[in-house]
Amino acid sequence: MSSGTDLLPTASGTRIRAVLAELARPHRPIAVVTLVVLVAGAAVSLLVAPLLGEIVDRVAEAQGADAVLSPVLALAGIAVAQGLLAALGVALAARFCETLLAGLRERFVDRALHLPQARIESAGAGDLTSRVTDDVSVVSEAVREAVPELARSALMVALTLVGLAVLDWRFLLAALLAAPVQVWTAKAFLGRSTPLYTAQRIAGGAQQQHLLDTSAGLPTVRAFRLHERHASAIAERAAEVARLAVAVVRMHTQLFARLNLAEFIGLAAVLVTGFWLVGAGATTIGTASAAALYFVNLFTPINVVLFQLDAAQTALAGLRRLVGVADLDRPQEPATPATADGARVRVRGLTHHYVDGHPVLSEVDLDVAPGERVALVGASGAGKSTLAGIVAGVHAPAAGTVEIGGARLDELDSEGRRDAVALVTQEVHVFAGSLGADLRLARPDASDDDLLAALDRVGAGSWARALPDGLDTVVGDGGHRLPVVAAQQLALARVVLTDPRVLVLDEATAEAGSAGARALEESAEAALAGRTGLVVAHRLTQAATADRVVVLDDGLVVEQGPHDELVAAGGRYALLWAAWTGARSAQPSPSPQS
Ligand SMILES: Nc1ncnc2c1ncn2[C@@H]1O[C@H](COP(=O)(O)OP(=O)(O)OP(=O)(O)O)[C@@H](O)[C@H]1O
Repeated sequence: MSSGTDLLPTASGTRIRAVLAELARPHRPIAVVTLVVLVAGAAVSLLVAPLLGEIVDRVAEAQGADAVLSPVLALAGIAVAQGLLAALGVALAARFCETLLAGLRERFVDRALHLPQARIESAGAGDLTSRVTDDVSVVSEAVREAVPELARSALMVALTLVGLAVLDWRFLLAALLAAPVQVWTAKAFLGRSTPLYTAQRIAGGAQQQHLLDTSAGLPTVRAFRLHERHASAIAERAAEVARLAVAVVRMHTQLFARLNLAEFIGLAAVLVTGFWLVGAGATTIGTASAAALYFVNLFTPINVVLFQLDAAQTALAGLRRLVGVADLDRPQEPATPATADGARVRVRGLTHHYVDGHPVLSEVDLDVAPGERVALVGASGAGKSTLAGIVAGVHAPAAGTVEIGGARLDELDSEGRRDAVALVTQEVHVFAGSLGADLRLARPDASDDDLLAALDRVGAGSWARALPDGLDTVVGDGGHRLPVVAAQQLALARVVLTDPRVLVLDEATAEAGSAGARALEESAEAALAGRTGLVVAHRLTQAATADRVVVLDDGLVVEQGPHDELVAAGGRYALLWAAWTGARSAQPSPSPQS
């Protein structure tokens, strides 16, 4: 099994930019419109300060009330325009980002589905799952809120600085005196906030888990008089949660104190510059007021940038992990794919290991004639499932070849492979949706009659017709729950619809009770009819009815031949058969390997 240390890749900043640029290319028009609206919104809001300055000048020059009417009306118009443009800009930015994210998710799923199973296992399935769940939700949240706000506020800051420079370059210089304190504040905050928030989340989760454990295990706690130990463990965790909450509040207080200091320095510098310039006759009181207002207007967007940078930083970590997978190369289809002709299976020199130095299959050769039914038997861990998975193309072998109909499996394209071989294991999945849609995954153009015929063939027609809405009945998660036997029959009906030449069954009948197992054996027989079959036989009745039995032991083929011959030969298979039949007479449905 996996050690979980060989995690899936994470992307560098350059790759993230490249992948996002590629995904954004088809949506360039909406990106341009978004940028124009955001810039227009920010630019319109910049008109407020000079207009207020104008009012100040007119009042200072003691012009009448009529003189200020036009700037006041203009201010009202600007307020409306600014509100509309800001709302439209943020909505457009969110839509653009959502489109990008949807593209990224599609690409991620595509690459994840093409990852070799061994690669997923070596990373640990949790790595992929957490990327699809946690990372996607963190990035989606940022895309919905942080990114549009961040873009708008960053634009506001940039344009306001330009506005200050347009009023007088000395105002800009004065305002920039606040920058070092702001940069220092941002660095200190971003360095501390992410680890602190993470620790807070972990501590909260641990506290909740402990509370749940204690309440679920209350009888045990009482029985062993563990009250005090549990209470003190909960108190410890609660204290940790409280300590972290205080630390977060302290961090925020410090942040605001430093930001206030920066605001004080900047505003003081702009006002002093204003006094000096007005005194020197270089500017008017109105312009100096506009400069001060510009600077005050910077407070909010700078705070937004700081807070959203924090969210954006967390989202970036998620994005690295999403793009890491989305940026993987898609397995290439062979340039000139081989064509399988017939249903003969030929395995040569097959060697496989999951962990270096621990071979699971060693130099296995196997021939299965077209239409022949071969049962794979052997003790637990002998390598049966591994061999079945490799013949079905699920695992790539470390060495050796598998040919179907004279074509090497790795030289067939995906369609060729689908026509050549299918695998049904006990872990069948009923996809959420209608029964018909679930079956059409195997053959999208199948008519309802085709679907019913496939279900009839595997003995599932009667229950399928009895469903409340027949083929339209919603099955899977949240729908009509299918029992194990029905779910397996559904998988076998999909095989009938795909119609591969070779069918590999791995424990397809092992999970059902004995009556269910018999029904499934019949379904499996029906699905196997007319195909070459390789069946991992946990129930040796399946081996007894096969054309040939292949016995695996520790990754080696140690015996093969028809059931009767092997039983008569008194070798390895005869022992397994004796154990199976002996155990069956003692117990109704044992496993032969147990
Ligand atoms: N994904 C994996 N990672 C690491 N080792 C594995 C993996 N799958 C199987 N193995 C190991 O490979 C060996 C062969 O396993 P395999 O499942 O092929 O045997 P099997 O004959 O089908 O056994 P069973 O009847 O118990 O299913 C076993 O030792 C097993 O522990």
